Amino acid sequence: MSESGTSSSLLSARVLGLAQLGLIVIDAQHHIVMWNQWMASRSGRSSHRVLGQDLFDLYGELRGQRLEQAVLSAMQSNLPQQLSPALNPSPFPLYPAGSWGGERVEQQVSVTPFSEGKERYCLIEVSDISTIVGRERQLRSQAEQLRAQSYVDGLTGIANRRHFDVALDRELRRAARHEGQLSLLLMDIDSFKAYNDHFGHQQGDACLTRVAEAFAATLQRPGDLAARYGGEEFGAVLPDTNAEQAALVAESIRARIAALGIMHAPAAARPHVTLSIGVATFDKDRLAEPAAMLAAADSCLYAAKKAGRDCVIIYQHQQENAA
Ligand SMILES: Nc1nc2c(ncn2[C@@H]2O[C@H](COP(=O)(O)OP(=O)(O)OP(=O)(O)O)[C@@H](O)[C@H]2O)c(=O)[nH]1
Repeated sequence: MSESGTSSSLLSARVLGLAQLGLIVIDAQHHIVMWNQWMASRSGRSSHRVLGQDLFDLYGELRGQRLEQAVLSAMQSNLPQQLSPALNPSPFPLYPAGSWGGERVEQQVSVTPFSEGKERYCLIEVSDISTIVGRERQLRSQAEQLRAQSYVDGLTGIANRRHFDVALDRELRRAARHEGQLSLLLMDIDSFKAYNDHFGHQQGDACLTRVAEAFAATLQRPGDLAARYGGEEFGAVLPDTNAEQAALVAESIRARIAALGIMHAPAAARPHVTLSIGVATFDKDRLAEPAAMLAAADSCLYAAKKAGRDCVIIYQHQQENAA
C-alpha cells in the first residue's frame, strides 16, 4: 500500500473512532464487518468480539423485528430505510457510555445498502436521541400542565370561567341535539364587599375558597361542573337536570353555605356568609343559547338579591323577569 493510502486508512480509522454515532457494517449474510468505538462503549461489546458474527445471532431480540425487516428490504430494494423512533425507540440494548444498566438510550436508526466490488453490504447508523426525546417529553408534560392550569381557577382550585364557558356551550349543544335537559346556576356571595372591608382582602380570599370548596362538594354527578364565574360569583352547569331538580340542587348549595357558619361583617345583611342563587333551565324555543341562559340565570340572581338575599330564584318563562 502506498504511503498516502496508509495515512488515509489511518485517518479513516481515527474518524470512525471519534464518530458520535454508532456505525455498524454487515455483509449480505448479516455478518458484522465493522463496529465502531461508539457502539463498543455503549453495547459493552468490543469490535474484536463481534466481528464476523451474525448481527441477528448476536442480538436475538432483533429477529423478526423492524430492524431485521429494514435490513432485508434495504438489501432487496437497494434503497435506504429509516426506523421510526416512535415505534422503535431503543432497538439495540445500548446504555450511556460507562453505565452498564439503567435505561436504554433512545435511538434513531437508519439502514443504507451499498456495494463494494461484488460484495453487498448494509451500513447501520445509530444515533442517541435520548436528550431530544427527553426534552420533547418534558415540553409535552409542561404543555399538558399549562392546559390543565388554564382551566382551573388559581385561587379556589375549581374550574375557571373559560372552563365554565366551554362546558356550558358543549352541554347546550348536547341538550339541543338529544332534546335533553340542562340547568344552569349562577350564584353570588351576599354583601361580600362588606366582608372584604371588615376582614381584609386576604381573609376575603380565604372565604371565597371555603365557599367554592363547599359548593363544588355539593355537586354529586360526574357531569356537573362547579366553576368560579368571576370575583365572588360562581356558576354550575348541570347536565340532564330539569328545573325542579336544579331547584333542589340550588337549595342544597344555599343551605350548605349558610351551614358553614362563616362569620360575616357587621354591615352585612346576615350574620353568616350566604349565597343568592339564580336558576335557568334549557328550553329549545326560548333558552337555547349560552347568552340567553346566562341572562336568564343572572336576572334570577338579581331578583334573589332584591328578595333579601340567601335565597334561590328559578327562571319562569311566563314572566319577563324572575318570579
Ligand atoms: N377578597 C376578594 N374579594 C373579591 C374578589 N373578587 C371580587 N371581590 C370583591 O367582592 C365584592 C363584591 O361586591 P359587590 O359587587 O358590591 O356586591 P356585594 O357586596 O357582594 O353585595 P351583594 O352582591 O349585593 O350582596 C367587591 O368588593 C370585590 O372587590 C376576590 O378575588 N377576592
